[in-house]
Amino acid sequence: MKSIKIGLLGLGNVGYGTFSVLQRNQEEIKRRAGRGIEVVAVAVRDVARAEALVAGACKVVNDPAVLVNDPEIDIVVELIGGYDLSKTLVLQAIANGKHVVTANKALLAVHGNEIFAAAQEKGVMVAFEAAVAGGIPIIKALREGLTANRIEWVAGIINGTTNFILSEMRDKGLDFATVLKQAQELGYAEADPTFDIEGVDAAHKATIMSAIAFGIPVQFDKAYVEGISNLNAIDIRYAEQLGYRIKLLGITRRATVDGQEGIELRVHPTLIPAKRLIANVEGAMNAVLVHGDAVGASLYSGRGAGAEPTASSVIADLVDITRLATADPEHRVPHLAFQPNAMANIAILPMSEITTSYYLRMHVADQPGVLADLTRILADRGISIDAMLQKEPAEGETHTDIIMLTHQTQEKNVTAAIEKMQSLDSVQGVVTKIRLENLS
Ligand SMILES: NC(=O)C1=CN([C@@H]2O[C@H](COP(=O)(O)OP(=O)(O)OC[C@H]3O[C@@H](n4cnc5c(N)ncnc54)[C@H](O)[C@@H]3O)[C@@H](O)[C@H]2O)C=CC1
Ligand SMILES: N[C@@H](CC=O)C(=O)O
Repeated sequence: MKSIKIGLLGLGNVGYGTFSVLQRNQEEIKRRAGRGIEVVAVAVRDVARAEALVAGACKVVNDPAVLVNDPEIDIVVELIGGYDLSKTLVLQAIANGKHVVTANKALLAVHGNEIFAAAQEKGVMVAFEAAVAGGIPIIKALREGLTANRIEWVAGIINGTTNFILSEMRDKGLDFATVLKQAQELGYAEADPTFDIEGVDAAHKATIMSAIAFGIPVQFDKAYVEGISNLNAIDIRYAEQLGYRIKLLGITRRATVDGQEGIELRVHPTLIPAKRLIANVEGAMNAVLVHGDAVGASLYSGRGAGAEPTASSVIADLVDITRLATADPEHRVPHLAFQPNAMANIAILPMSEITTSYYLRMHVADQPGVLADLTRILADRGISIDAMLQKEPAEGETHTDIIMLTHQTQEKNVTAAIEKMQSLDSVQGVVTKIRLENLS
């Protein structure tokens, strides 16, 4: 059977990783796919550099639209990134009846509903395993492996760059800027690394997982996004003393508030018990914990960023499409796991309505009655304390840190308690709040 023809848009970290692995493992891949998978052309900004990389194995062009409109190409692989050009190219490829593979989580989290609708209409596939958690087949697991379950929640370390930064800072005492530069050199970071650091990339991925887990449209605009740039080294140390690690987690969960079903969708630094497997996932590794009603908890971990781990997922999609290309569209797995006419309209909850536990750090005057005032403020709002750490004031200091871990409560209660605490004369500066998940 003649090989399936690929047009590769982008030959950067992931693009070149995909090209290399396809070449290196071509026989193994062909045995699985049933036909060869051949890159016939790549589109890049720097043609000379790409020509040196592909060494005559395929055509190199500067204009990606040429590939999207090339009748010889069966599958367009979008590895350029960004929202605008990539959206135009993907929609044009679909309109031309081509299948699409993309690693672009930003594109799908923001424009996924339109793209999947267009693909459904045209009867083509848009595959995106590489868009979430790099080399971990989490899309496959959620869409197919766990299909019997009513999924309750998904929580994951889904950004390799920030996990690498947090691990290196903690283990090697390196500063933020040095570690970020390393992550960029290793090909982990986004073109704009603020997407990594400020939690946007993780929120793109959490948005996609939320859609697949619960059968709802992608709704990135409703996600709560908080990165690691305001995380203080002292909180990482105090968390360790209390038996926790701090990770940037993407969380999406079913919840019921006042009898109404809702979905939590949030990314923020999170304390996790140090004894949990996921708390020990370090460096650019990712891990996703899924809780289904039948299976219970299952954990998926592996390399979440970098050229070849991501290429592994891109190629898995290419093999899937190659196998399914001749199947009737209704025999394929729906893009968002649920049939398009069975999608649910469950609201994403505002942060004030989410329920979790909290780490609170107060810098307070070392005087009688302060602790009583703080605990009363919490009790008045129905918040109970799970653990506490009180530090000795440093030599010559009049103030010291008190750290409290709360039991679960709604975010609005904690916000109100913090506002009251900060109005006390004995509390200096702002109260630090970090959310805590037991993940059990
Ligand atoms: N780097 C990683 O570890 C991962 C990246 N991704 C996603 O994969 C995609 C690609 O990421 P990287 O390979 O890291 O990016 P990159 O910056 O290394 O590569 C981008 C490629 O696109 C080409 N390109 C950009 N604009 C173009 C234009 N207007 N015309 C022609 N070519 C153009 C560039 O020449 C380059 O070859 C992004 O959507 C990213 O979010 C997903 C998972 C992991
Ligand atoms: N920048 C991303 C790349 C993979 O998605 C990350 O660091 O995880």
